[in-house]
Amino acid sequence: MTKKNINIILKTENLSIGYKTKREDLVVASNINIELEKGKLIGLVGANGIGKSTLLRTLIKVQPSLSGLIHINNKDLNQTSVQELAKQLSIVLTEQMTSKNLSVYELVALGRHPYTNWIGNLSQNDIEIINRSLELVNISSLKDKKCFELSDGQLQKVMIARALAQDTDIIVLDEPTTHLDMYHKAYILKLLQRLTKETGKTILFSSHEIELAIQLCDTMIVMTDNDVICDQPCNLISEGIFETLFPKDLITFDNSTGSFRVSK
Ligand SMILES: Nc1ncnc2c1ncn2[C@@H]1O[C@H](COP(=O)(O)OP(=O)(O)OP(=O)(O)O)[C@@H](O)[C@H]1O
Repeated sequence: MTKKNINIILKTENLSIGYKTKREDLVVASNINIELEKGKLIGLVGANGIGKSTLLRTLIKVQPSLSGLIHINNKDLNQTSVQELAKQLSIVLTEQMTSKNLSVYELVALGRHPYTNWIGNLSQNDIEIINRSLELVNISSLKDKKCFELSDGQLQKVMIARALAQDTDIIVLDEPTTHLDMYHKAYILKLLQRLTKETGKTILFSSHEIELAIQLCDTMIVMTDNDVICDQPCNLISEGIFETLFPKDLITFDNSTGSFRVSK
């Protein structure tokens, strides 16, 4: 009998992801079996075009899987309504800014949408959650600014606060460090790490910042040409997984430092 881990919040079984065309299925990755634990920071990495966004979009039910199962909180995703899912999972996409004319407070308040009535009236409880979300991300002082007045780094924090206000067990972010400088990439990932610890939420993000993810994540999902592997960064290093990520003619992975080196 297999051991059942009650801390598993998201699990896939023989998941196959990709795109259906009229003629055939374009399979991006198959046989994906991952288990994500509650309260962990999980980084999804892999080369350009390997299928990170496709996997994230499938996990958040924005696109259908080709086959296999996804369970969130032990419930089949196919049996979960969009309204139900919005209370379990929030999403931060890179290019999702609809209206930069909103103030920071108004944008974060949109996170309460799954809980408010059809006019969007905020209760005292909603207001407290919004203020707490602003505080957690250290942007209370920005709350009256318009979003078009913000830098990319500030805007990313606002989007994270909006996801926190949605008050879900899981937050999924697609490339949250895009457009940020080295300092702010580290800042945002460190912020995500702190949030998992302070809120107990599970945070899953995709990124090209493999070295930062190795240092900060509890778990990593690595997509290679042949496999999708989910494990602790130290185990992935000792199994030599990062060496298989890119062609070796240009860059190699140094196990001792956990970093990539360019061949000279
Ligand atoms: N709408 C689509 N229809 C058909 N194929 C697609 C579609 N979107 C992406 N693909 C293909 O699926 C594969 C995986 O793409 P995906 O965007 O998931 O990769 P990625 O790892 O997120 O890439 P990157 O790191 O460059 O953002 C690629 O071969 C891509 O061409």
